[in-house]
Order: sequence, then C-alpha cells, then structure tokens
Amino acid sequence: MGSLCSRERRNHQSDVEEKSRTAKIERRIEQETKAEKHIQKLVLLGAGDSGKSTIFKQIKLLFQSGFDEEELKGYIPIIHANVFQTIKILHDGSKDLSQTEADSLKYVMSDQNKEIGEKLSEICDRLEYPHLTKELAQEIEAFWRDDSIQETYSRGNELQIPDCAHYFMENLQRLSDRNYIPTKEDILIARVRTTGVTEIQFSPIGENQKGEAYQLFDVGGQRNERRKWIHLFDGVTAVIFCAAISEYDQTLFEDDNKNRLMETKELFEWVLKQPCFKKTSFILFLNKFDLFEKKVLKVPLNVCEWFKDYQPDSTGKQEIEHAYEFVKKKFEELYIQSTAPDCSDRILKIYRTTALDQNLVKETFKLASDRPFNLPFKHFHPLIFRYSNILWIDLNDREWNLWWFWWVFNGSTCATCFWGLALTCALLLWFASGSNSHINNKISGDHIGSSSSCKASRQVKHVYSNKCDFSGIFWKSGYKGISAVPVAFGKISRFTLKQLIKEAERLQSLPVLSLASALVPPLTNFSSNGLAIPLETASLETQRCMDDRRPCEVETGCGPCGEIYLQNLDWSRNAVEPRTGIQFPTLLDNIITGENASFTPEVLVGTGSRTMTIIRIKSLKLYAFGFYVHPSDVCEKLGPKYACIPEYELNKRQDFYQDLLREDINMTVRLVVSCNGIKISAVRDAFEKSLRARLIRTNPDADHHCLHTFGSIFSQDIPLHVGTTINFHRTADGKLITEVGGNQLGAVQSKDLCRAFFDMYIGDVPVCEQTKEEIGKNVASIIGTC
Ligand SMILES: Nc1nc2c(ncn2[C@@H]2O[C@H](COP(=O)(O)OP(=O)(O)OP(=O)(O)O)[C@@H](O)[C@H]2O)c(=O)[nH]1
Ligand SMILES: [Mg+2]
Repeated sequence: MGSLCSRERRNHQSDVEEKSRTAKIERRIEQETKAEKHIQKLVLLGAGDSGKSTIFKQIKLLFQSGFDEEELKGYIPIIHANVFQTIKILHDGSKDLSQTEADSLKYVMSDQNKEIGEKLSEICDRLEYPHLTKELAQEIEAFWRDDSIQETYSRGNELQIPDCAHYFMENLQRLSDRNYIPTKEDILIARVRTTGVTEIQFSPIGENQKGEAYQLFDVGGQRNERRKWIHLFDGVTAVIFCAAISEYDQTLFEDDNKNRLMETKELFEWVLKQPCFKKTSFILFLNKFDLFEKKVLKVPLNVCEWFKDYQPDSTGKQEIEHAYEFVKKKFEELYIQSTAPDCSDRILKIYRTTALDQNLVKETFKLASDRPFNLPFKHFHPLIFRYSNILWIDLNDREWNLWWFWWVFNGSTCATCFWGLALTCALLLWFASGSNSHINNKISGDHIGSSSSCKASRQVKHVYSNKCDFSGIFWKSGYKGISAVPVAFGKISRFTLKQLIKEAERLQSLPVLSLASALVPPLTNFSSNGLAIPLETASLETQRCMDDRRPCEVETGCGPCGEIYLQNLDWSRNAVEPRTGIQFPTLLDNIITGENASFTPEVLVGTGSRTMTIIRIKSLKLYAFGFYVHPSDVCEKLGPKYACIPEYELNKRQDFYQDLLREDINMTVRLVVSCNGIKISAVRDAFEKSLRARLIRTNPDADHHCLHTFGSIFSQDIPLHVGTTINFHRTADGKLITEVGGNQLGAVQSKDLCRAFFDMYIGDVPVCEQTKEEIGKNVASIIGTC
C-alpha cells in the first residue's frame, strides 16, 4: 500500500515536472514565434533588367551602412566592363546597320574613328578587359561622339544596349582617373546580372515603426535564374514585383523574339497564381519611369502587343500621364484576372518608381512599410472590404496614400466623411455601370460569373472604368483596337539573325569549358547559404567571371519546354520541341543487337532544349532533347507501388523520381544538335564533368572506372552538325549505350553510371525543371493505364 502511495506520489511529481517542462517549451516557442513575426520576409521578383538589384542597393544605402571603400572599389572593374560592353555593342551594331539599312550612310564611321573603333573592338574581344586608362578613355570618347555611333545608340532598343551606357560614356574622364572611387550614383547605375539569391535585413525609418525588421531577398530575373525562386516562396510577407515599363519596345536579352513587357506580363501572372501567394500582398513597382516618360513621347505605347489598344490622347506631360495610367490599368486588370476568389485577402499596391532616385525610393519604402505589409486591408475598416481593390487602386498615387495613412492612423471624422462620400460615389457609379453591358464587356473581357468575392473584384473594374469614362480623362479613346505591328521588330530579327550566325562562327573559338558546361549542368556544388538552391552552370560561370573581375560572357539555361501530354500524342507523328522546332518521334524502336538481342519500343515522355546566352548577342540553341521510357518496364517496376496514388500527386513526389532512376527500366535520352560548331570533345567533357559529380553524390563508393570507359567512347573526332542525333540508352540490365548519328559508339556496363546519367534529367538538379515535371506527369499517366 505504502509503496503504491509513494509510486503515485512519484508519478504525480513527474507529471508536474513534465507539465512544467512542456509549459516552458511552449512559452519559448511562443516567444520565438513572436520574435520571428517581427521579421517580415520580402522578395524582389521581376524579369531581368527590371531594377530589382538597384532597389536592393538603395535599401542597402538607405537603411544599412551602405558600401565601404572596399566594396566601392570592387565596383571599378564592373563599371569599366560596362563601358567595354557598350563599345562592343555599338561598334558591331553600327557596322551591321551600315550594311543592312536603306539609309546606311548615317551608320558609317569617319575614317579616323573607324580605326579607333577597330582597335577598341579588338580590346573588347580579349579574355581580360584592360584597365580603363586616360588614353583609352580619350579614344572611347572620340568614338562615342562620332555621329554614326550616336545614330546607332538611338537604335538602342534593338541592340540590347544597357541602360547605364549613356551615363558611363558621359563620365569617361572621371572613370579613368587613377584615383577613381565609384560614387553612390555610379554603383546604382552599374549593371551586373544577378545570379543566385542575395539577402539583407533592414528596418525602415518610418514614423510608425514598432521595431519591425525586414528580410529582403534579391534574385536573378533572367529566365535561367527563375527556377531558383521557388525555394524562397514560403512564408513571404509581401512580394515586391519590379516591372520596367520603359521596356515596352525592347526585346528580351534571352529571347530575341519576345517583347520585354509581354514577358513581364506573363511572369507577373505566373507569380500571382502561385498557390503560396494566395494571401501574400503585392507591391508593384512600375519602374524606370524616368526612361518611360522620355520614350513615350517618341515611341507609341502600342508597339507592344499588350498595349495595342492604346491611343495617344494629347501631348507633353498630359500624354505621359495618359500613357502611364493606361499601363497601370493593364497591370491592375491582370491582377484582378489572376486573383482567384480564395485570394481576396491579399492586396496590391502600385508605385511609380525610378529606382535610381534615392529620395523617391526612400519615400516609397516608408509609405509601403508604414502599414504592415501582411495585414489585409479589410481589417482596417469593414466597409472597405468589398471595395478594397478599387480603393486601393485609386490610392496608388502618392497624395492618395498620404490621405489614406492619415485616415487609418488618425481615424478623423472628417476623413471618414470623405471616404464615406467616396464610397457612395463609387457605389452609384457601379450601379450605373451595371446596365451598361457594352462597356463592361469591353473592359472586363471574358470574366463572367464567379463566386462572391471574385465578383467584388469585377465590380471594382466596373466602377473603375466608369469612373474613367466619367472623368473623361483616361479611357475615352482607349479601346479602338488598332493592330500596330512594330516595324522595329522585323529589323531586330534580321539584325539578330546575322549576329547569331556570326556568333555561331565565333563559338568555335569560345573556351571549350564554357561550351561544355553549357551542354549540361555540371552539378559541382550546392549553395552554402542554407537555401538549398542549386548553383547551376550559369551561376558558377558568373561567379568565376566575377572573381576574375570580368563580367560574364556566357550564360546557359534550358528553354521553356514544350508540354507533351501522352493522351494527346498522335503516335503516327512526331512531336515538336517548340523552342528549337526539332521533331522527335513519339515512339522509339530500340533494337539491341548482339548476344542479348531485344526489341524495346519506348515512348516519348518529355522534351526540352538547352541554350547558351552570349552577352552581346542572343541565345544560341545548343540542342533539343527527348526523354523516352519503356512503358511495360514502368508498369512492372513502378505500378505496384504507385498505381493507387493519384497522377496529379505522383509527379510531385521525389521518391517517385528516385524510383524511376533506381529501377531497371529501359530509357533513352535523345539529343539533337541544333547549332554547328559543337565538338564531340565538348560533349564528352560536359558529360564527364556532370557525371562525376552525380556519381559521387548518388553513390560515393561507385567505381569511377566506368567514367573513364565512358570518356574513351568519344575518342573519334565525329562531326556534329545541326540535326545530328546522339542517343544515350539505358538497358534494364544496367548498360549505357551511346549512339551518334545512328552508329553505336560503345556501351558501358554500370548501373551507377546509368543512374548518374539519367539523374541529369530527372534528378534533384535537372537540366530543365519543367521537362522533369513533364516527364513525371507522363510517367504517372502511364502508371495510370497499367
Ligand atoms: N534610368 C533608370 N535606370 C534604371 C532604373 N532602375 C534600374 N535601372 C538600371 O537598369 C539596369 C538593370 O537594373 P538591375 O537592378 O541590375 O536589374 P535586375 O532586375 O536586378 O536584373 P537581373 O539581376 O538580371 O534580374 C541597371 O543598369 C540599373 O542602373 C530606373 O528606374 N531608371
Ligand atoms: Mg539583379
């Protein structure tokens, strides 16, 4: 009895201790969560060149200690490189225009400057740019002032001339000074393409700050950088999306056929539709307004497909405002269209920005962060909820913002009356607009029928459009539907085509390593910053260039892969890889001859392409690839485990891809070369490098001898012309067979090598993320039919 009592007492005591321990832990977790809540995560997103890093630098200058002398000096080679890059583009551009244009004479340099131009061009072609000396600066200045170069510069939108060009060309004497230290302005204007992710923490100096700290992430915006974004999307308080609105007449650096604003539109839409951003607020910076206001009076807005229904309204300042409002409205519409009913909690704030203008950025950040980014607008006033979007949209002008802050924070009766009146007007206009279906249809497009909160968004549009009609300022002539095909685009294509041909020739002389690593990502490293973002080739390349104090020349990436859906495939026809236009048979008849002769027809489950971007010119399509699997093997090896899992879930599971790699499934990767000049040794180098890293990762004990055998297969110097096919086939018994142009080069018996090889396409760091996903979807649908 006594022992029972003492046991109960002991139990009771340990219960108490346990409870107290649990309470302590819970308290600590609560405290830590509270502390964490104060750090709000902001991510800067947007296409390349949109100004993200400039904003990032501004934040560093404004809310951190800025740049120390070491960092300032670190910018000298970057700035000098910007000068040399500009010269090269101008030199080649003027040469080309002087040969192709009807008014070619105006692009012909004076004899004296022609000589200087040739000399400078040769310097720019060197692997290392020289230091910008006074003598060089003088020659560059003479070259820059040549009328033909000024004419070429005026065609900047076709030539990918960086925005910093004019500023640096006008400051050559200062930049070449022996004791030159870059100024704040120089650093803001300098252009370096971002690769990977950079992060800072800051606290803005707003009047209403309660110790909020922000963590700001800057990412690379060019296409091959975007697959790294996804790693940042968790727990984001607000997305700051930069759109360079001055770029409406420019084509993408990565793709000569794509208008920059169209790319931005698609990118913004994609970001808005990310499921993890359902409740995330958006701050949209309509950036490069300084360039926009100059350009819009010379180049009509409707050269851009997205703005083709734009009609200029007046002249001067009024026209600038008219054009800006039009662009802003397009973004607002896109936001509304891309905001699903269950996203009604989030808000959009739009700012007109010039990222180079420090005061403006400071004010913008103060305004944007004075109200916590993540607090939905509806929490401030119940009446506003239903109309939050319209009020918000109309509040984007800076005076309106001030009004709004004044009202929110002071809660003055007068302000409430003001908003009451505004709301009443809005309501009246909205009801009035309900009967005007003609206008509604024009403005709201296809969007008909929705759930309640979604309706609220659409109602917003009615109010908005009618407000505009009512005011008679904005939209009275905005929807006449002119189709303005930009004349400039034809010229761009012709020009770039020539450049590409030249570049392809030049490619022969590019360092083999650059080309080799462009062929497949080598997977030599993972980032160490804890973000687990793979550093792909481009990053490594850039990093190396930066270390060499030389700006990047070569960047690689995978193209937007075409989507092949098994159900839609016509088996009697070929499938086309959209970026390169290369065709792939939907069925591959692998006839293995010899001792273990077999016939293993495989089906196409994914395609993609690999490109290489060269700084001065455009993207060079290296090869397209098709991925094939043997369907019966898939059913046999994966069916039992995965048949009961829905198809849409399957392709998101990493173990599914790992099993696909591990199991003895016949599969093939077919590469089709799409540019001349690739050497077989480059292919070998690329694969060897990537395979070595992958072998180590997948099985550290793997016998590396197989790599040597694999490399020796490529000993003959086989020409690789456009259209040459290279097949890598894995047999179920673990053999990797290589064929070039239909001839078998050799086979290596190694399951590890096979696995490492296909890891390049469906492993953790694939050649192309979208293709991997497409392969996953199609293999899942094969399993669905087993
Ligand atoms: N005139 C002008 N130039 C700007 C503005 N914002 C950025 N720039 C310039 O545009 C160029 C590109 O800006 P970045 O900030 O590097 O662009 P990014 O979005 O970081 O580009 P990626 O790193 O490739 O994604 C730089 O030379 C900037 O100085 C602006 O508002 N006005
Ligand atoms: Mg950047």
